[in-house]
Amino acid sequence: MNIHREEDAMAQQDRERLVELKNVVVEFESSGGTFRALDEVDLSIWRGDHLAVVGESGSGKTTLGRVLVGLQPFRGEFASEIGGARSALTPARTSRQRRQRVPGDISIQMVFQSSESSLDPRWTAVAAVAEATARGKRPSAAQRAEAERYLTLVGIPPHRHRAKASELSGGQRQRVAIARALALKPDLLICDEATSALDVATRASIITLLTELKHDLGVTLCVITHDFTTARALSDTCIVMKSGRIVEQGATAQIISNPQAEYSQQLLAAVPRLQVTGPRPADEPLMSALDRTILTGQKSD
Ligand SMILES: Nc1ncnc2c1ncn2[C@@H]1O[C@H](COP(=O)(O)OP(=O)(O)OP(=O)(O)O)[C@@H](O)[C@H]1O
Repeated sequence: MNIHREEDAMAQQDRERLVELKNVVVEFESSGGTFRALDEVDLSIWRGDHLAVVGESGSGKTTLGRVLVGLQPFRGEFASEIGGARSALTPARTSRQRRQRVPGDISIQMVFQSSESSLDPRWTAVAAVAEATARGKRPSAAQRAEAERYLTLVGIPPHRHRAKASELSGGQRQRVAIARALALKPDLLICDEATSALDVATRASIITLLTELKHDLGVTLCVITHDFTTARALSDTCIVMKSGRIVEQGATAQIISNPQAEYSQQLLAAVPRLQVTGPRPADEPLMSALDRTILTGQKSD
């Protein structure tokens, strides 16, 4: 654990440590006994970080995201720091408090894999975004206008702002979910497999959008993903999780080029396209070509 840390420590000087987890444990009870989904996780996220959480299915990535956003009870320490004021985020403090924009308190938003569950299909795109800032009240004209600005920012054209969520494509719904999260001006935006349910072209366009947002808006981003392709495209730093534990962390490019933990090596070995450097063979599936484009910066033909 904690490999490639020295240069990270240098880069973190003078930045705000938004969240700090120490010894965080999540356990689930089942008929077979107690299952530990997070096992003594230590993690800091600094303002401006673009962090990826990578691991196989079941490694605890979503559970970690749910702890961060306040949806998952846990044991251990979780502190946030805003404007120099440090406060403990106990499991008892409501997720609503953390997910809303309360002055002086940290705001953490999460975009999930499927926008089906987070967007009411009967709402229009603009209502879905304005509702987030209106906190249950009727949105004001100013809140609706701001919602429209966020929708335009994420690439929803004005003529679609009044379309119902059920009338939008999967990619457009994910854009609305991202606009809704951004409208609350979060200190930290978590995207949990936000592109995995999308087709290859839409997935690439959402990755491009997130890349632009992290640069243009200076969003602190935590991307939860099972694949290094997305991690490489969206993150500078990376943690690799296995069985609820962090087995490696450091600069994403360094982990991809020189993984230290055996598990990271296995994960990367399962991605043969990482080694591909030449032009796409005619029979290579488009998905591999896209992944190669993102990983190597080469244009697909
Ligand atoms: N509410 C729950 N009750 C019991 N077990 C759970 C619960 N939530 C998660 N788990 C278990 O905890 C482990 C970690 O789950 P988690 O969803 O965090 O993994 P993940 O890495 O995000 O996987 P995936 O990529 O498939 O979503 C899994 O074995 C999962 O079955």
